[in-house]
Amino acid sequence: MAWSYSFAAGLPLWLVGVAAYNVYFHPLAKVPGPKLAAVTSLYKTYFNATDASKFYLQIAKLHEQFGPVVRISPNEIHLSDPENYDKIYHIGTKFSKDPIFYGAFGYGTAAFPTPSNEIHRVRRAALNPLFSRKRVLELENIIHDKVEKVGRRIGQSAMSKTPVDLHHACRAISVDAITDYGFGNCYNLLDEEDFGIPFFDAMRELGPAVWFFQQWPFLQSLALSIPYWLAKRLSANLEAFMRLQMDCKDQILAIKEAKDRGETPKRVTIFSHLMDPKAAEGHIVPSVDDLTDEAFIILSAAQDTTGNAMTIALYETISNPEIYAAVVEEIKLTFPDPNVRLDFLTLEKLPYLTAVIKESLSRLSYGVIGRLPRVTPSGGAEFNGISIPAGTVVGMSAYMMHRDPTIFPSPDSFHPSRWLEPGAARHLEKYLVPFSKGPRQCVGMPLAYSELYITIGTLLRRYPNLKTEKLEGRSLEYEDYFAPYRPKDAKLFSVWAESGDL
Ligand code: HEM
Repeated sequence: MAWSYSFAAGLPLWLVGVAAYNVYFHPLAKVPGPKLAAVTSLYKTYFNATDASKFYLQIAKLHEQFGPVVRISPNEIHLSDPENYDKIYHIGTKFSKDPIFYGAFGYGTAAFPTPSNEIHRVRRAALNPLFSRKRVLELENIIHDKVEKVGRRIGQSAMSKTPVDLHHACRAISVDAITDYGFGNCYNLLDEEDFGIPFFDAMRELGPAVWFFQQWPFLQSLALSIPYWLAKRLSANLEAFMRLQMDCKDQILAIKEAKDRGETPKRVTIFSHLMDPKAAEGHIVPSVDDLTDEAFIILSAAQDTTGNAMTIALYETISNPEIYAAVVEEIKLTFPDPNVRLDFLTLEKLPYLTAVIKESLSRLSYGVIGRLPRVTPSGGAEFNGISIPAGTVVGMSAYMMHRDPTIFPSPDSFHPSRWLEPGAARHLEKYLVPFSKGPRQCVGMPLAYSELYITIGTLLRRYPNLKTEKLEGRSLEYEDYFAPYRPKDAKLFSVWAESGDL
């Protein structure tokens, strides 16, 4: 028993010792920030757990109080000065992904969470050809087919006088496009009456867990070992989430079995490609479980990011008559017939539509709203005159970049016109980072642009007089689950056409 008394007496002393070291003697001791954040990483988890995953807002407040370099955890700093972005996120960077932060998304052999840049390079090389601009142009019809379904639903809304939930419709376009693209087996959420809300609720279920997995990684192993029968009893959403994962695995198995039977797929999909040992130099065909992880990550990465950007672009345009009229006028001049397919290559040349898309990506949708933490390489680094040692985790976010009023004045307002003057646009482009930059930049960027142009162009050309209700307060807030989500009780963005408009 004596050892347990010594332990009980020693533990508080040890904790006080660690806290004192972190605050006064740690190599980051001189970096400004709240004392509590210097003492414990629970500071981050506290804000994510108690304030509906809004630590990103607390970080913004800390920058107002402490300046451009802030210590947000014993070994992590956050930067707000936009000039620092290119020092971390650039081709050839030595900064690597933080294994603790990204480990919460699972490791396996998926490209996204891989900490090492060298290993990532091989994994990414296998993915690149499937997401290239050439490939996206070849498969453009997949997106047109999805957007047509939403167009038809809006047409029906005029007859039935029922508004169409365009937020979930946009997210469903992304899911249906990527499952068609990736598996060759579309989820067809656009055919569901509610555009697949249970699917999105299940994906959201994983969100808050990620912050806990980062704080206590053993919880992740525990959660992953929960059998399906128990998940069913614990929560309907957890069950739905597990079913999603099982479905991803079934899709991968189906592709593998067809390959093993020697069948040639009608077209090469992401996963039939990844099962090919010649997919890239050094590529090792991942196991079925690892491919399932990759599938799940790609599915998660594709849906909210693109869905949010489309939602913002459509909401801000439809609720602002001047912007609406200007963009419709421009598209009409190029496509006088509203019923032809509006091709991506022509759409992306339209300056006002491009300005609307850049504005929706540059602010108000953000892509990934929170920080992208990287580990400082050997030799350390210096930011705004503050030196930090190798091994320090450092992060920046699109949220802070796109809301810097010295670059984007009135960051809460939607002003496509700021992108119209070529000189000004070139300057803004430097700070436009929804897809991040460097070797870990979004691989789905060409697909996302194609979805954005085709969806926004087609729906606005077809329906130049849609009506919507103004959204305010909580309905415009985001919760951070790596990708931003609207609060569960947010009022959704819905539109309706009037019969005279058809
Ligand atoms: C507007 C739409 C999108 C935005 C704003 C966006 C944003 C981002 C960002 C910021 C990253 C870097 C994350 C990090 O450094 O940790 C990323 C990575 C990634 N995104 Fe996207 N994304 C979008 C659409 C898509 C789509 C449609 C796909 C479809 C496949 C996709 C798949 C991925 C993947 C697989 C990665 C990991 C890439 C790697 O590590 O090599 N994203 N995305």
